[in-house]
Amino acid sequence: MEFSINGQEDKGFTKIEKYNQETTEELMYHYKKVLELLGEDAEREGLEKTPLRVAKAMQFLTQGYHIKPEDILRSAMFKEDYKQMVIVKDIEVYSMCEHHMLPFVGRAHVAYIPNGYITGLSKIARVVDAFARRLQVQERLTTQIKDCINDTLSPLGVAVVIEAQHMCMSMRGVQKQNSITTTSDFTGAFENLATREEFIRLISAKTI
Ligand SMILES: Nc1nc2c(ncn2[C@@H]2O[C@H](COP(=O)(O)OP(=O)(O)OP(=O)(O)O)[C@@H](O)[C@H]2O)c(=O)[nH]1
Ligand SMILES: [Zn+2]
Repeated sequence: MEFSINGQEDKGFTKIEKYNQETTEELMYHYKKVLELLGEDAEREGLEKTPLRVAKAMQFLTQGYHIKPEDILRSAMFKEDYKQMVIVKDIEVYSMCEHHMLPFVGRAHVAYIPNGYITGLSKIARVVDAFARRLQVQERLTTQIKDCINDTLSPLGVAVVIEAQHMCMSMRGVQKQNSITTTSDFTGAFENLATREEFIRLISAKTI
């Protein structure tokens, strides 16, 4: 049996729509143990529902495993002759580092040059989410987004830049509060320096 989040539809969760009850119950069992191991009274009022909340939150944050990002792009592919750069910049990224299961948060900038087909702009952001909502490293996230767009749309080129702050580097460990990690991956026409520079200039420019 499955149940929905507080009986509400959550748009970001449409691909699996409901939490799996068996998984949720198992996660709850383990998170209750985690609370106890951390020295907490898992029965006290404030924590009583915490295992359930965390079980749902973790399934939400890893829902990307149940989504096929290629299908997102294919669901809105339109024949179009436009052969210039399309850039969707400043896409919020909320992901979790696979080493510490702590968040890394930042922005993705994605560009492609169509070759017969364009895709819905929102689908680019959805692809970013589908890969971000997994346990990740920033480098793999960057490359997966690029590969997905490249393999699905067969464009003339794809470029992805991600800038992010890793909580595992600020809240703990080396405790650097202001360091930003930038990763990038390019293919096709973006291997040309002038094209790549145009992309970098456009994502750096203040717009609107
Ligand atoms: N390359 C890469 N490293 C990451 C990412 N997220 C976290 N890390 C790093 O993963 C590394 C794991 O290193 P370990 O030495 O095994 O773990 P640790 O002892 O917790 O390391 P510290 O964070 O230095 O305390 C750390 O250097 C993290 O900064 C990421 O997206 N990409
Ligand atoms: Zn980490």
